Amino acid sequence: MKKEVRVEDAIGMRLAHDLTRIVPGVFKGRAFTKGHILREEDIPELLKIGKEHIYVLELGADELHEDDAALRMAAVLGGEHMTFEDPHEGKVVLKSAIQGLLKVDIECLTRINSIDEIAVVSRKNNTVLEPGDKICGLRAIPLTVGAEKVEAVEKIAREMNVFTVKPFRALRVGVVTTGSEVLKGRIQDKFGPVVRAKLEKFGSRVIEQKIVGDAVDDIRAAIEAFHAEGADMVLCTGGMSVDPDDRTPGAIKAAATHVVSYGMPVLPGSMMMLAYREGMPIFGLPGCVIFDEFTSFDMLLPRVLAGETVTRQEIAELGHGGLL
Ligand SMILES: Nc1nc2c(c(=O)[nH]1)N[C@H]1C(S)=C(S)[C@@H](COP(=O)(O)OP(=O)(O)OC[C@H]3O[C@@H](n4cnc5c(N)ncnc54)[C@H](O)[C@@H]3O)O[C@H]1N2
Ligand code: MOO
Repeated sequence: MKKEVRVEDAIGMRLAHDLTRIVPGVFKGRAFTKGHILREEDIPELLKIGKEHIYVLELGADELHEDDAALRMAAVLGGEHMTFEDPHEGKVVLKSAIQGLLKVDIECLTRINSIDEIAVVSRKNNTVLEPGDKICGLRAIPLTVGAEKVEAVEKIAREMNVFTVKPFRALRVGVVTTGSEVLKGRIQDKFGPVVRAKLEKFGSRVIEQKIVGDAVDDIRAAIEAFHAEGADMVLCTGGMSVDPDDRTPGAIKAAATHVVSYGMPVLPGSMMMLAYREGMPIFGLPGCVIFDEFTSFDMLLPRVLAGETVTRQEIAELGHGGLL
């Protein structure tokens, strides 16, 4: 039960919830903390943030305070590699404790958010998280919420992990660089440094870069040699489009046991290829990877490093939002 009391009459009473001050461009946060015992000198401050009344709460047996609702939801939605702190203004934020890939069970999340007065607000599925990055903010909408709503959240979250943070594996990666202009020394290779930096960011490394020409057999042999040497992944660079010298897709196909896709609905990076040779991922990286900061490669690399096998269906789904 909630009862309104004029602030002038509330001296000595405990605040039932955090009170927020917002000064546009300057501050948004907690001005008074739940549990604070109001003093005479608080009254002008309360009036300044627009509070002429405060609530005095008497919770029924089937009611939860917003802070307790948020904490209970965080306890079930949080999991391995995640942290959360005390509620602020009724909200709890789940954070990642590690660098990893965020997986969101979107269907479960939508089921939770279909429960009236509950809001669980997350980053997108497949987001790369650094330690301390937010996963979601969650809260009950009103100051008090029926316990059965939080129980419904708990039931869903116990059945299925709504959020998972997958750590990245440290892979040993072979690079096959194609193109007569690089082999013959007409230009300096730019792919090596770019892919090295992208891999090192996730804790993986290039074991060797083989520079081959445009001949299918040479590209194929280089991929197969890396596989035989026990590389965890091979990246082929250049020669992915439509010129007569662009032979990389054919060579990858010849070396692969399974081609997921040549071409994907992402720009830039539409000419990218993903295939597997007995479980070892092989990427064909188009020229844009050395030019654009973020391409289809940056969408798929974290997933492969997190140990996921990417399907043709998932690649087709990249078209929505794939214009980067
Ligand atoms: N008519 C069409 N043109 C293009 C298409 C297409 O479908 N039809 N696709 C475009 C897209 S999308 C991209 S991306 C590029 C893909 O290019 P490639 O992967 O085939 O790259 P190359 O032709 O081998 O080289 C392009 C460019 O990049 C330089 N390069 C290549 N490798 C290296 C390296 N290791 N270091 C430095 N520079 C490198 C190369 O010399 C060329 O200048 O094609 C579009 N065009
Ligand atoms: O493979 Mo291209 O990348 O779409 O710019």
